[in-house]
Amino acid sequence: MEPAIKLSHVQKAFGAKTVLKDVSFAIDPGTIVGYIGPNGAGKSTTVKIILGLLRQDAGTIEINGRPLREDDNDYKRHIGYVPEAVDVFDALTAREYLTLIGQLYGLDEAVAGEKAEQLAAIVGLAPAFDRRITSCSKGMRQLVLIIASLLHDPDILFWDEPLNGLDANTVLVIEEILHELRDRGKTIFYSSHIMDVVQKLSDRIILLNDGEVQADGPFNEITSGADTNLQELFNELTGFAEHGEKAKAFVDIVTGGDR
Ligand SMILES: Nc1ncnc2c1ncn2[C@@H]1O[C@H](COP(=O)(O)OP(=O)(O)OP(=O)(O)O)[C@@H](O)[C@H]1O
Repeated sequence: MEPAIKLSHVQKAFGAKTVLKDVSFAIDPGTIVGYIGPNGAGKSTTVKIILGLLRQDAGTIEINGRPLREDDNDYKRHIGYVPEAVDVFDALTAREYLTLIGQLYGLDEAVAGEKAEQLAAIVGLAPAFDRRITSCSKGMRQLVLIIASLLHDPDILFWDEPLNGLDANTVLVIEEILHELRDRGKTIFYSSHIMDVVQKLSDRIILLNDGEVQADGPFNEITSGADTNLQELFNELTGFAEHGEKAKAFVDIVTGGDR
């Protein structure tokens, strides 16, 4: 079986700053991967390179066994993407936006609209479906983005903070949807800073630190079965132990001095 996503020795620098030093991993279809790392580690840069929004300086990327070339846009039909923040479609209603996205992916207008409406009804978005997105709550907007990423039934999903702004009930539904998609052979590659969600949701965790893969495997493997959680492991691997002192110094400045 070809890996759904394969990166081999990918490097990227912005000017003098090397952001990805030598990133390699291969992900089998039907896997949920949590891609984690400190702010600025290079997670979004990796995803943008895979999506063809940025060009790597060195290394290769394969999607479903096919090496990506600069002029190749075909593979994007197999990909669904939830960006972290999008503001461009505020003037449209959810129905208009989703129908448009469906059409861009080659669906017939009526089919796209109907599919979007059915999906929206299941996740509780029906009351907002014909409202302008600008009047939607943060969670509703996130649901619109999630539906938009799935309309064309992609094989591979890239989701950035997929549960952003969703209430606890909706989180459960989306988690189940992700598991269901995975069980049907879809590959989900997502970034999040919420470690308990990553620990719970991921079949495999890839920790990027300072442009390098520092840990890669199922939670139990990367913790070697130790009695810890992902938050603690993250703090340990990324060398961060001084949160208490930082918080105290910060609040000392806010309040004008020590207690
Ligand atoms: N277009 C750009 N030009 C210059 N530097 C950039 C550009 N895009 C990203 N960077 C830098 O590359 C580094 C990695 O950024 P990236 O957005 O990939 O990090 P990240 O791991 O996704 O972080 P976060 O968790 O904060 O979203 C950062 O230092 C960022 O400032």
